[in-house]
Amino acid sequence: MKISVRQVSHPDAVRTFDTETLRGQFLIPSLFEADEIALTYSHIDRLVVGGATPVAGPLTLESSKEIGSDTFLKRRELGVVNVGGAGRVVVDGTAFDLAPRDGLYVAMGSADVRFESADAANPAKFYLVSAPAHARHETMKISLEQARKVTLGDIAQSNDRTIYQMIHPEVCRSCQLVLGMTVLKPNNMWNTMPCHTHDRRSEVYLYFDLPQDGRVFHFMGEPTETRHMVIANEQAVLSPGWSIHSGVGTSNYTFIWAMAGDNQDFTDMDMVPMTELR
Ligand SMILES: O=C(O)C(=O)C[C@H](O)C(=O)CO
Ligand SMILES: [Zn+2]
Repeated sequence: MKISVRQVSHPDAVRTFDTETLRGQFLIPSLFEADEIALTYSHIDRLVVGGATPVAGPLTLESSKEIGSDTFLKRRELGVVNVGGAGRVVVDGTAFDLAPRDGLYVAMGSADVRFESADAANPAKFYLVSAPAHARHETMKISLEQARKVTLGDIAQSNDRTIYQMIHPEVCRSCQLVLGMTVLKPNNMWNTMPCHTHDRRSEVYLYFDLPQDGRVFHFMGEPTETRHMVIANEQAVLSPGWSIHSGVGTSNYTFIWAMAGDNQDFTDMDMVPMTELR
């Protein structure tokens, strides 16, 4: 297991960042490395973001100095979504089979978490997001059928999409984590425009289902100081509470959004009028 740390950036500093600095602070370029659990510990709401990609054998979630507890989930909760081939997550001896796109909420206090692939030729890719927790809510598998569905947008604005709310108070109880998947329909390229901020919560996006040479132009920054990053398939981007988070692809795509912070109210957004954007 490997873990790297990202400190927070003040919005005044971000105004001065060049492309490389911006990417170094906010882009997570590589999450799914064969036989590795690759994690990024971000100080925005202490979100830990990464991937587990078991190929030759199972992988075990270990703790580290950054986590500061003898087990990773002693004081944390974990969201998992499988964006690869079929796989299995074993939590304290209980097996959860995760088909592609299935999710799992893993309870605080779970001591032994293992990741396995059903077929090494088409390995599972477990996307992981963890936040600090203060209480135990039960481990639960969440399929897209069980998720709360919200349809938004229309083709005239190239943003016809379905939001699947998976770790959400109406679906699966958690302390801080709110997580789901947004699927854009073919010929629709825009997500989250009109855009918003929510200083009460930080967010992270994982973009996937893009062709190898497809890209998402992801917009971030204060509404009057927007910047963009060009993002490839299976890359993630951190979004502090003060930043917009929106993107347009060279084709349609899917993304997983996850949030933690002061509330779990998905609708608590400060919408940015289009006239304010710069
Ligand atoms: O398609 C969208 O719009 C989203 O998925 C928005 C994110 O879920 C979000 O930003 C929630 O705060
Ligand atoms: Zn948001």
